[in-house]
Amino acid sequence: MSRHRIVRGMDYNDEYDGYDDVYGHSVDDDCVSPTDQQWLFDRTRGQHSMSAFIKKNKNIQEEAEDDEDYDEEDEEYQKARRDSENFQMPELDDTAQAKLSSCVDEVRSVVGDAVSERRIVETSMRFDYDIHKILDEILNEETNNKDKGKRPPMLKLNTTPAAKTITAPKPTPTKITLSTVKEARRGFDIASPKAPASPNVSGRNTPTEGGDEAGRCTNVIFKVSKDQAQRNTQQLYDQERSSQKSQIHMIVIGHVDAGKSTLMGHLLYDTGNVSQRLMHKHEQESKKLGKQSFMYAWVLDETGEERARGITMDVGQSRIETKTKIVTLLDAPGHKDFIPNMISGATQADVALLVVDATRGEFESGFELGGQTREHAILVRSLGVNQLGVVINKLDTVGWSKERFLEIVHKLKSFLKQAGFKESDVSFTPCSGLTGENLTKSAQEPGLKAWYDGPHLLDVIEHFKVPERAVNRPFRMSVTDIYKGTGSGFCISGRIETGALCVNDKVLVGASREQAQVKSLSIDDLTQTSAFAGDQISVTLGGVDMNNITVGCIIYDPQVPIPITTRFQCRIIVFNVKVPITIGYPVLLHHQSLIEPAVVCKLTASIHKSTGEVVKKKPRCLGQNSCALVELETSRAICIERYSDYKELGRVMLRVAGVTIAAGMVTKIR
Ligand SMILES: Nc1nc2c(ncn2[C@@H]2O[C@H](COP(=O)(O)OP(=O)(O)OP(=O)(O)O)[C@@H](O)[C@H]2O)c(=O)[nH]1
Repeated sequence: MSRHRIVRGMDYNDEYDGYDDVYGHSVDDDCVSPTDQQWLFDRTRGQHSMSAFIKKNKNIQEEAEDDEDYDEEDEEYQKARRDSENFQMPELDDTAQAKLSSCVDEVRSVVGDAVSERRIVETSMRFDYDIHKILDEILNEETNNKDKGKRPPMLKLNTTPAAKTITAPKPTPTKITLSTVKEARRGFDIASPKAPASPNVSGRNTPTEGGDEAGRCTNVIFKVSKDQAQRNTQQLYDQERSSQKSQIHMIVIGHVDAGKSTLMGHLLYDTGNVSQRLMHKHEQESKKLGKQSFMYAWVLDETGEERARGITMDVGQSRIETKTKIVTLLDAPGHKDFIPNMISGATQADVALLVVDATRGEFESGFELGGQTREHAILVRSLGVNQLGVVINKLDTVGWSKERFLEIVHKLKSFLKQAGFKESDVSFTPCSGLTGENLTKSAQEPGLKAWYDGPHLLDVIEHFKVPERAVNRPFRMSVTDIYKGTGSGFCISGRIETGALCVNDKVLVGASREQAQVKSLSIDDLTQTSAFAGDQISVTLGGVDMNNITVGCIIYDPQVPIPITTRFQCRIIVFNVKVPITIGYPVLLHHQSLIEPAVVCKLTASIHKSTGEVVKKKPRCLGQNSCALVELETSRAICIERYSDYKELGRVMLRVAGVTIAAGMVTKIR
């Protein structure tokens, strides 16, 4: 309740500092039953102060203070409390006594218990019971205290004994303790693998209890087969994959119309992955619609809407083989409306191709005028991609100009360095996706050949380093698609982030921790018996209701379940914010393929971008380009890992109104 508040000079940022555990709750409302008179503060019963009241009711349990942030405030509060307890009312005649009581009541109705009885009485007498002067004096003093950096004691209102009279011996059914509120708000502790109450949980396979300090299930019995429990995944991986080409996922990003789909379509055609017959069909059909220039883009833009609008809307997927690699191509949409799809694709990528349009004016609008070139590059870097091939495309439109190529390289080089890419991990390749110049063969065009003898695009892809796969870690996979398969069960698809999965394995599903069984699995439509970290797979699941799985849901190893929480701390870097981030700031949290509403519920500290040192504790707001530790709270429980434990599952993006405002790494799970 806000009844007892100093309204003048109140700073709402301070007001909510450290208030996060009960954020959004009125503790007064929740904690005391209005019928339970014994527990109500009543001055007519000689309880001069709330502390006096508390003293008389020793059996009231106070909640243990668990937030170190309160120490300083606690001391101030205790001082005020002692002041009230030790205070003896002065001897006054009846008229003065009546005036004084009236003043005390009046002041209390404004400032509540934040100011000691002694101060109110002394001020009342000093100003001859003039209520306006008394209030002026007390309120000004409060404001001055605050200005001097002292937190006014009233800010403790939410944790004063009044608010803590919450575990009274005669609880009414409606009574909720502060600690209960905290429990409810906190969701699931990392140490507790207990399943949250989800409306979707059928309960059939839901485990019940257990968990060690690291949030790992210890005493929960999830029955898995002996084969699954004792499997040596690294050995299995070496056996099955050592003779095969390594796999890599490459996302193609860039501003809308930079030529990404055309480039990939042409590359697929030139590498023999698209038949001449199919290409001829695309050519004829696109010609009929007057969109012949999109014929290569149609290889990946398969839907009618994408073709009619001439833009990519969802991530198109295909694959090519180089001498040493199998490369999964993820063609991302460039339009800003489809950035969520692009993020979902980028979470699956190992490396990226950034395509820019060399046409005069086009590069500038994609790069300098709020286009997606910058945003895409920052996003993929924030999502863990560190190798980048920059394709300077449509060079045919500028007569294969070396100067234009170098101008763009120069501009991008410094930006990409700032975005966190190492110079040695970035390459620049001149191309034309439409004419096919420098895609799979060295430069043929005289205008280009005259000054360029570097690698063609396929060479660049061939030389990407294959990231190490976390094969011998517990199994984790984020669901990117769900569909009804043939036969019993249903199918999910996604990329295995860590570990391995075999047919007949038991897995747990999302925050409900329901158990399911792998009926079959396939990679690129080929049935397999096992799959490993880095593989993009389709799985038929049995033993679980299809309605209990959603896109973004994590499927994981029952022996080492993933932490489930509604609240966690992140280290974020803020990009573009029109309104500074404050406590209560609503965001859309992107975690792998999951998009979930969340709220910034605590600004723990501003930190130095490169050293990570704390610059300011509890900042009031976060502006553009700042770096900070913040706490986020989601409305529903989600599966998440700390970045230090599983970097694949410890990254998040924050978006507001279609704009990416921050990227973060999970540092603590509450
Ligand atoms: N002149 C020229 N035009 C090109 C080249 N590459 C693509 N285009 C044209 O640019 C237009 C857009 O090409 P897309 O491949 O659809 O571009 P995109 O980047 O995939 O577009 P979104 O996915 O919607 O962002 C089409 O008209 C293409 O024909 C090129 O190298 N030279």
